[in-house]
Amino acid sequence: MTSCSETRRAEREVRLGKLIVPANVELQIPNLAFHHDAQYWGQDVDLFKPERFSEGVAKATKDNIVAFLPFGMGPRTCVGFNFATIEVKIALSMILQRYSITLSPTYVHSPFHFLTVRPQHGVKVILHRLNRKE
Ligand code: HEM
Repeated sequence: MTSCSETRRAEREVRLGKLIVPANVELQIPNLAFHHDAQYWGQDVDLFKPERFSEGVAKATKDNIVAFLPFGMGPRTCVGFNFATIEVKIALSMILQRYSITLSPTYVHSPFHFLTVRPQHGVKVILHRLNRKE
């Protein structure tokens, strides 16, 4: 279950910083918005820069644990977190052992928001088989 925001309902009146949230009020926590907040990520926030995470999430977020919540947080955090992360790592490492990847000249850069940020026309790539002994 991937989402662009988490929902939480206040069981009782709580104070959140300067805000008083009355009981039963539902809060939408827009992780897609703060994942794109230059205050946390810098002016190049909209660039695809996976190397931001090369030294781990804590370094990328300057130890701000709520700046990056792709799987939510707290008791209702995503139950598929470990499964999804390991699955992607295994799939990518299997592909990268066999192929190198370059972007197709027909790729059109057009990120758009639909639940998550995604490439509007897909990501067309060219796979180059690596010479390796099985
Ligand atoms: C990249 C993959 C995934 C992402 C980004 C993702 C993200 C999320 C997020 C943001 C939430 C809400 C957490 C919260 O409210 O704090 C959630 C909940 C949940 N996810 Fe995922 N998810 C992923 C994959 C999976 C997979 C593979 C499974 C099942 C095998 C799964 C099962 C669930 C379930 C059952 C919940 C509800 C947990 C609850 O309400 O207690 N998710 N996920």
